[in-house]
Amino acid sequence: MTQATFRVDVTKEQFVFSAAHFITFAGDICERIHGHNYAVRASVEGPLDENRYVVDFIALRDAVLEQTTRLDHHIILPQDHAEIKVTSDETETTARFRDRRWVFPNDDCVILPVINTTAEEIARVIAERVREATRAKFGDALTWIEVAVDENCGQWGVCRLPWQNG
Ligand SMILES: Nc1nc2c(c(=O)[nH]1)N=C([C@H](O)[C@H](O)COP(=O)(O)OP(=O)(O)OP(=O)(O)O)CN2
Repeated sequence: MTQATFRVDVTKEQFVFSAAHFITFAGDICERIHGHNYAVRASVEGPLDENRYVVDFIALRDAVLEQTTRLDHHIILPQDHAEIKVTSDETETTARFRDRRWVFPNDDCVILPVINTTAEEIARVIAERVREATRAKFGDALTWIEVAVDENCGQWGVCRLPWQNG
């Protein structure tokens, strides 16, 4: 007999966040700063509970929304890039790449623990944070969480994490 599997997906218009970023690629090419209206989908898989839910849509939705709201209307900067160096003083955050420099008010910045602010890396951070925020509520029976981040109308970076061992 085939074993059924169950998954919950949430993707809401409210998850769209507008943020600026720049990445490096091909070794030493550093993009100009630019923005995206990022879209987000979050999924979790696991057995059905007593409600016949994998998890409550609403709880997952609210946990994702908390993360996307933090990113909305900010510049997203990488904490761990080898060449984009990000430093902050009391008021301003400076990003440097070779002979280029960008200076922002601290409140305008979100510095993420990523090497490059790609859709894949942003998806990973959201997935880790949603997993952490919901673990007590959702329990240990889930198998994985997946977050997908769309940079530009159909260009998705996707990260799937095991629910356990996170
Ligand atoms: N796998 C990935 N590939 C690319 C990523 C990424 O995060 N993951 N990111 C980029 C750049 O950020 C690039 O700026 C993508 O933006 P986009 O607006 O789609 O780039 P275009 O040059 O196509 O812009 P148009 O406005 O559509 O002309 C690249 N790859």
